[in-house]
Amino acid sequence: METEGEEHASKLLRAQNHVWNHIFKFINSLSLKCAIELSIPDIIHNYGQPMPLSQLIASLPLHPSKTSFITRLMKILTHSGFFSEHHANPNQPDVMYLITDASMLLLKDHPFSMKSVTRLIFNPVMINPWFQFSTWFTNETPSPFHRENGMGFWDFAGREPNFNNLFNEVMAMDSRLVSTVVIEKYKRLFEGIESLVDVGGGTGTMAKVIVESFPQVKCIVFDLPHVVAGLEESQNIKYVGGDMLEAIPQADSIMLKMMMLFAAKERYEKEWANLIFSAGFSNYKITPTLGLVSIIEVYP
Ligand SMILES: C[S@@+](CC[C@H](N)C(=O)[O-])C[C@H]1O[C@@H](n2cnc3c(N)ncnc32)[C@H](O)[C@@H]1O
Repeated sequence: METEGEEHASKLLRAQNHVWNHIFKFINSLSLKCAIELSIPDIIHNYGQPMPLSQLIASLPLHPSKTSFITRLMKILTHSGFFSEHHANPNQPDVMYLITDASMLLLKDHPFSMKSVTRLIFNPVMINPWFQFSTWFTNETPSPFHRENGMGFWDFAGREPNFNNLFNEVMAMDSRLVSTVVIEKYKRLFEGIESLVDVGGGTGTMAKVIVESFPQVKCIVFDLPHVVAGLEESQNIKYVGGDMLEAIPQADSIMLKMMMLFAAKERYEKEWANLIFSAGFSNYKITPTLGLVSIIEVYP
Protein backbone atom coordinates (compact mmCIF):
# COMPACT_ATOMS: atom_id res chain seq x y z
CA MET A 1 0.00 0.00 0.00
CA GLU A 2 1.41 3.38 -1.05
CA THR A 3 1.84 6.12 1.54
CA GLU A 4 0.39 9.51 0.78
CA GLY A 5 3.87 10.80 -0.09
CA GLU A 6 4.51 7.85 -2.46
CA GLU A 7 1.15 8.31 -4.10
CA HIS A 8 1.91 11.97 -4.64
CA ALA A 9 5.32 11.08 -6.15
CA SER A 10 3.80 8.48 -8.56
CA LYS A 11 1.15 10.95 -9.64
CA LEU A 12 3.81 13.55 -10.31
CA LEU A 13 5.91 11.07 -12.31
CA ARG A 14 2.89 9.96 -14.34
CA ALA A 15 2.06 13.58 -15.09
CA GLN A 16 5.64 14.33 -16.11
CA ASN A 17 5.70 11.21 -18.26
CA HIS A 18 2.50 12.34 -19.96
CA VAL A 19 4.04 15.73 -20.79
CA TRP A 20 7.30 14.17 -22.10
CA ASN A 21 5.33 11.77 -24.28
CA HIS A 22 3.18 14.50 -25.68
CA ILE A 23 6.13 16.76 -26.43
CA PHE A 24 7.97 14.00 -28.28
CA LYS A 25 5.01 12.78 -30.33
CA PHE A 26 6.43 14.53 -33.39
CA ILE A 27 9.20 11.89 -33.39
CA ASN A 28 6.62 9.30 -34.44
CA SER A 29 5.55 11.16 -37.54
CA LEU A 30 9.03 12.29 -38.50
CA SER A 31 10.36 8.75 -38.07
CA LEU A 32 7.68 7.67 -40.50
CA LYS A 33 8.86 10.33 -42.94
CA CYS A 34 12.43 9.04 -42.55
CA ALA A 35 11.38 5.42 -43.18
CA ILE A 36 9.47 6.40 -46.31
CA GLU A 37 12.39 8.43 -47.64
CA LEU A 38 14.67 5.43 -47.10
CA SER A 39 12.03 3.22 -48.85
CA ILE A 40 11.93 0.87 -45.86
CA PRO A 41 8.29 -0.26 -46.47
CA ASP A 42 9.09 -1.17 -50.12
CA ILE A 43 12.35 -2.91 -49.21
CA ILE A 44 10.70 -5.08 -46.55
CA HIS A 45 7.70 -5.80 -48.78
CA ASN A 46 9.87 -6.76 -51.77
CA TYR A 47 11.84 -9.19 -49.61
CA GLY A 48 8.73 -11.39 -49.70
CA GLN A 49 9.21 -12.96 -46.27
CA PRO A 50 10.15 -11.73 -42.78
CA MET A 51 13.26 -9.63 -43.37
CA PRO A 52 16.18 -10.00 -40.94
CA LEU A 53 17.54 -6.73 -39.58
CA SER A 54 20.99 -7.49 -41.03
CA GLN A 55 19.44 -7.84 -44.52
CA LEU A 56 17.51 -4.64 -44.08
CA ILE A 57 20.67 -2.80 -43.07
CA ALA A 58 22.53 -4.25 -46.04
CA SER A 59 19.77 -3.04 -48.38
CA LEU A 60 19.83 0.55 -47.17
CA PRO A 61 22.15 3.31 -48.39
CA LEU A 62 23.54 3.85 -44.87
CA HIS A 63 26.73 5.47 -43.75
CA PRO A 64 28.66 2.76 -41.81
CA SER A 65 28.52 4.85 -38.64
CA LYS A 66 24.71 4.83 -38.72
CA THR A 67 23.84 1.14 -39.05
CA SER A 68 23.13 0.61 -35.34
CA PHE A 69 20.54 3.40 -35.36
CA ILE A 70 18.29 1.49 -37.73
CA THR A 71 17.31 -0.77 -34.83
CA ARG A 72 16.10 2.28 -32.94
CA LEU A 73 14.19 3.63 -35.91
CA MET A 74 12.55 0.23 -36.41
CA LYS A 75 11.61 0.08 -32.69
CA ILE A 76 9.71 3.35 -33.00
CA LEU A 77 7.97 2.25 -36.19
CA THR A 78 7.12 -1.19 -34.83
CA HIS A 79 5.69 0.42 -31.72
CA SER A 80 3.60 2.73 -33.96
CA GLY A 81 2.18 -0.25 -35.88
CA PHE A 82 4.04 0.19 -39.19
CA PHE A 83 6.04 -3.04 -38.97
CA SER A 84 5.75 -6.22 -37.00
CA GLU A 85 8.71 -7.90 -35.35
CA HIS A 86 9.34 -11.62 -35.59
CA HIS A 87 11.91 -13.82 -33.90
CA ALA A 88 12.71 -17.01 -35.81
CA ASN A 89 14.14 -18.90 -32.84
CA PRO A 90 16.12 -18.15 -29.67
CA ASN A 91 19.41 -19.09 -31.41
CA GLN A 92 18.83 -16.57 -34.14
CA PRO A 93 19.16 -13.19 -32.47
CA ASP A 94 18.50 -11.22 -35.67
CA VAL A 95 15.04 -9.73 -35.38
CA MET A 96 12.94 -9.92 -38.56
CA TYR A 97 10.37 -7.48 -39.89
CA LEU A 98 7.16 -7.66 -41.90
CA ILE A 99 5.04 -4.80 -43.13
CA THR A 100 1.56 -4.25 -41.68
CA ASP A 101 -1.76 -3.13 -43.21
CA ALA A 102 -0.74 0.46 -42.43
CA SER A 103 2.69 0.33 -44.10
CA MET A 104 1.10 -1.44 -47.07
CA LEU A 105 -0.49 1.95 -47.80
CA LEU A 106 2.98 3.49 -47.94
CA LEU A 107 4.23 1.29 -50.76
CA LYS A 108 5.23 3.10 -53.93
CA ASP A 109 2.94 1.10 -56.23
CA HIS A 110 -0.05 0.44 -54.00
CA PRO A 111 -3.22 1.73 -55.75
CA PHE A 112 -4.15 3.65 -52.59
CA SER A 113 -0.60 4.61 -51.70
CA MET A 114 -0.47 7.44 -49.16
CA LYS A 115 3.15 8.26 -49.94
CA SER A 116 2.11 11.53 -51.57
CA VAL A 117 0.23 12.50 -48.39
CA THR A 118 3.43 12.29 -46.43
CA ARG A 119 5.23 14.40 -49.05
CA LEU A 120 2.50 17.02 -48.79
CA ILE A 121 2.04 17.12 -45.03
CA PHE A 122 5.73 16.97 -44.11
CA ASN A 123 6.44 19.81 -46.49
CA PRO A 124 7.72 22.91 -44.60
CA VAL A 125 4.97 24.89 -46.33
CA MET A 126 2.47 22.80 -44.38
CA ILE A 127 4.38 22.24 -41.13
CA ASN A 128 5.85 25.70 -40.51
CA PRO A 129 2.44 27.39 -40.08
CA TRP A 130 1.93 25.30 -36.92
CA PHE A 131 4.78 27.22 -35.30
CA GLN A 132 2.63 30.33 -35.77
CA PHE A 133 -0.45 28.79 -34.17
CA SER A 134 -0.50 30.76 -30.92
CA THR A 135 0.51 34.03 -32.62
CA TRP A 136 -2.36 33.53 -35.07
CA PHE A 137 -4.82 33.54 -32.15
CA THR A 138 -3.60 36.94 -31.12
CA ASN A 139 -3.86 38.80 -34.43
CA GLU A 140 -6.07 39.24 -37.46
CA THR A 141 -4.29 36.93 -39.91
CA PRO A 142 -6.92 34.60 -41.41
CA SER A 143 -4.92 31.39 -40.91
CA PRO A 144 -1.53 30.23 -39.61
CA PHE A 145 -0.84 29.16 -43.21
CA HIS A 146 -1.46 32.71 -44.38
CA ARG A 147 0.81 34.14 -41.71
CA GLU A 148 3.68 31.83 -42.63
CA ASN A 149 3.31 31.82 -46.42
CA GLY A 150 1.96 35.32 -47.00
CA MET A 151 -1.27 34.13 -48.64
CA GLY A 152 -4.12 31.65 -48.16
CA PHE A 153 -3.78 27.96 -48.95
CA TRP A 154 -5.75 28.02 -52.23
CA ASP A 155 -3.95 31.13 -53.50
CA PHE A 156 -0.66 29.44 -52.72
CA ALA A 157 -1.73 26.32 -54.62
CA GLY A 158 -2.80 28.56 -57.51
CA ARG A 159 0.67 30.12 -57.71
CA GLU A 160 2.85 27.07 -57.08
CA PRO A 161 2.18 24.42 -59.76
CA ASN A 162 4.25 21.74 -58.00
CA PHE A 163 2.38 22.24 -54.75
CA ASN A 164 -0.94 22.32 -56.63
CA ASN A 165 -0.14 19.05 -58.41
CA LEU A 166 0.94 17.37 -55.19
CA PHE A 167 -2.21 18.51 -53.39
CA ASN A 168 -4.45 17.34 -56.25
CA GLU A 169 -2.64 14.00 -56.35
CA VAL A 170 -3.30 13.51 -52.62
CA MET A 171 -6.98 14.28 -53.11
CA ALA A 172 -7.17 11.95 -56.11
CA MET A 173 -5.63 9.15 -54.06
CA ASP A 174 -8.23 9.66 -51.33
CA SER A 175 -11.02 9.69 -53.91
CA ARG A 176 -9.77 6.47 -55.51
CA LEU A 177 -10.15 4.74 -52.17
CA VAL A 178 -13.37 6.44 -51.04
CA SER A 179 -15.09 6.04 -54.42
CA THR A 180 -14.84 2.26 -54.26
CA VAL A 181 -16.68 2.31 -50.91
CA VAL A 182 -19.19 4.99 -51.91
CA ILE A 183 -20.20 3.30 -55.15
CA GLU A 184 -20.71 0.02 -53.37
CA LYS A 185 -22.43 1.33 -50.27
CA TYR A 186 -24.52 4.18 -51.70
CA LYS A 187 -25.42 2.70 -55.08
CA ARG A 188 -29.08 3.53 -54.39
CA LEU A 189 -28.33 7.25 -54.21
CA PHE A 190 -26.89 7.42 -57.70
CA GLU A 191 -29.48 5.33 -59.46
CA GLY A 192 -32.07 8.07 -59.98
CA ILE A 193 -29.63 10.89 -60.69
CA GLU A 194 -29.29 12.52 -64.10
CA SER A 195 -26.92 15.34 -63.30
CA LEU A 196 -24.52 15.96 -60.47
CA VAL A 197 -22.15 18.76 -59.58
CA ASP A 198 -19.12 17.80 -57.54
CA VAL A 199 -18.35 21.04 -55.72
CA GLY A 200 -14.62 21.28 -55.09
CA GLY A 201 -14.33 18.10 -57.11
CA GLY A 202 -10.58 18.45 -57.68
CA THR A 203 -9.34 16.82 -60.85
CA GLY A 204 -12.47 14.67 -61.16
CA THR A 205 -11.47 11.30 -59.73
CA MET A 206 -14.81 10.79 -57.93
CA ALA A 207 -16.74 11.98 -60.98
CA LYS A 208 -14.91 9.55 -63.27
CA VAL A 209 -15.74 6.60 -61.06
CA ILE A 210 -19.36 7.70 -60.76
CA VAL A 211 -19.94 8.03 -64.51
CA GLU A 212 -18.23 4.70 -65.14
CA SER A 213 -20.61 2.98 -62.74
CA PHE A 214 -23.69 5.08 -63.60
CA PRO A 215 -23.39 6.10 -67.26
CA GLN A 216 -26.73 7.96 -67.13
CA VAL A 217 -25.18 10.60 -64.83
CA LYS A 218 -23.78 13.80 -66.31
CA CYS A 219 -21.16 15.24 -63.96
CA ILE A 220 -19.89 18.77 -63.60
CA VAL A 221 -16.64 18.94 -61.73
CA PHE A 222 -16.54 22.41 -60.24
CA ASP A 223 -13.34 23.70 -58.69
CA LEU A 224 -11.00 26.68 -58.65
CA PRO A 225 -9.79 27.64 -62.14
CA HIS A 226 -6.15 26.57 -61.52
CA VAL A 227 -7.33 23.07 -60.52
CA VAL A 228 -9.52 22.32 -63.55
CA ALA A 229 -7.56 24.23 -66.22
CA GLY A 230 -6.70 22.04 -69.19
CA LEU A 231 -8.34 18.84 -67.91
CA GLU A 232 -9.77 16.60 -70.58
CA GLU A 233 -13.56 16.45 -70.66
CA SER A 234 -15.69 13.54 -71.82
CA GLN A 235 -19.29 13.05 -72.88
CA ASN A 236 -20.35 12.74 -69.23
CA ILE A 237 -17.81 14.95 -67.49
CA LYS A 238 -17.47 18.71 -67.82
CA TYR A 239 -15.04 20.83 -65.83
CA VAL A 240 -16.09 24.28 -64.66
CA GLY A 241 -13.69 26.70 -62.97
CA GLY A 242 -15.08 29.15 -60.44
CA ASP A 243 -15.52 30.10 -56.82
CA MET A 244 -18.09 28.17 -54.80
CA LEU A 245 -18.37 31.16 -52.52
CA GLU A 246 -19.79 33.11 -55.45
CA ALA A 247 -22.08 30.51 -57.03
CA ILE A 248 -22.13 26.87 -58.04
CA PRO A 249 -23.38 25.34 -61.32
CA GLN A 250 -26.92 23.95 -61.45
CA ALA A 251 -27.49 20.22 -61.33
CA ASP A 252 -30.10 18.00 -59.75
CA SER A 253 -27.66 16.76 -57.16
CA ILE A 254 -24.66 18.12 -55.33
CA MET A 255 -21.70 16.21 -54.09
CA LEU A 256 -19.29 17.56 -51.56
CA LYS A 257 -16.38 15.55 -50.39
CA MET A 258 -13.92 16.92 -47.88
CA MET A 259 -15.32 20.39 -48.34
CA MET A 260 -15.68 23.36 -46.04
CA LEU A 261 -19.46 23.15 -45.85
CA PHE A 262 -19.67 24.79 -42.44
CA ALA A 263 -17.49 27.68 -43.61
CA ALA A 264 -19.63 28.04 -46.73
CA LYS A 265 -22.76 28.24 -44.60
CA GLU A 266 -21.63 30.16 -41.55
CA ARG A 267 -18.71 32.31 -42.62
CA TYR A 268 -19.84 33.02 -46.16
CA GLU A 269 -23.60 32.51 -45.73
CA LYS A 270 -23.95 30.79 -49.06
CA GLU A 271 -27.45 30.03 -50.13
CA TRP A 272 -26.64 26.61 -51.53
CA ALA A 273 -24.97 25.62 -48.27
CA ASN A 274 -27.98 26.92 -46.35
CA LEU A 275 -30.19 24.84 -48.60
CA ILE A 276 -28.31 21.72 -47.65
CA PHE A 277 -28.59 22.56 -43.98
CA SER A 278 -32.22 23.65 -44.10
CA ALA A 279 -33.29 20.47 -45.88
CA GLY A 280 -32.20 18.74 -42.68
CA PHE A 281 -29.30 16.41 -42.47
CA SER A 282 -31.60 13.46 -42.16
CA ASN A 283 -32.28 13.80 -45.90
CA TYR A 284 -28.60 13.62 -46.62
CA LYS A 285 -26.10 10.92 -46.37
CA ILE A 286 -23.36 12.23 -44.18
CA THR A 287 -20.51 9.83 -44.01
CA PRO A 288 -17.86 11.40 -41.84
CA THR A 289 -15.82 8.22 -41.78
CA LEU A 290 -15.19 8.58 -45.49
CA GLY A 291 -13.63 11.99 -45.28
CA LEU A 292 -13.81 15.17 -43.26
CA VAL A 293 -17.31 15.81 -44.55
CA SER A 294 -18.66 13.63 -47.29
CA ILE A 295 -22.16 14.43 -48.36
CA ILE A 296 -23.82 12.80 -51.24
CA GLU A 297 -27.32 13.94 -51.90
CA VAL A 298 -29.96 14.29 -54.51
CA TYR A 299 -32.07 17.38 -54.14
CA PRO A 300 -34.74 18.71 -54.07
C1 LIG B 1 -9.96 19.14 -49.48
S1 LIG B 1 -10.06 19.33 -51.23
C2 LIG B 1 -11.30 18.15 -51.65
C3 LIG B 1 -11.22 17.75 -53.10
C4 LIG B 1 -12.21 16.66 -53.50
N1 LIG B 1 -13.58 17.00 -53.17
C5 LIG B 1 -11.83 15.37 -52.83
O1 LIG B 1 -12.38 15.03 -51.78
O2 LIG B 1 -10.93 14.69 -53.36
C6 LIG B 1 -10.92 20.84 -51.37
C7 LIG B 1 -11.15 21.25 -52.80
O3 LIG B 1 -11.91 22.46 -52.79
C8 LIG B 1 -11.41 23.32 -53.79
N2 LIG B 1 -11.78 24.68 -53.39
C9 LIG B 1 -11.29 25.42 -52.37
N3 LIG B 1 -11.89 26.61 -52.33
C10 LIG B 1 -12.78 26.64 -53.35
C11 LIG B 1 -13.69 27.61 -53.83
N4 LIG B 1 -13.81 28.79 -53.24
N5 LIG B 1 -14.44 27.31 -54.91
C12 LIG B 1 -14.33 26.11 -55.55
N6 LIG B 1 -13.49 25.14 -55.12
C13 LIG B 1 -12.71 25.40 -54.04
C14 LIG B 1 -9.91 23.07 -53.76
O4 LIG B 1 -9.26 23.50 -54.93
C15 LIG B 1 -9.87 21.56 -53.57
O5 LIG B 1 -9.87 20.87 -54.79
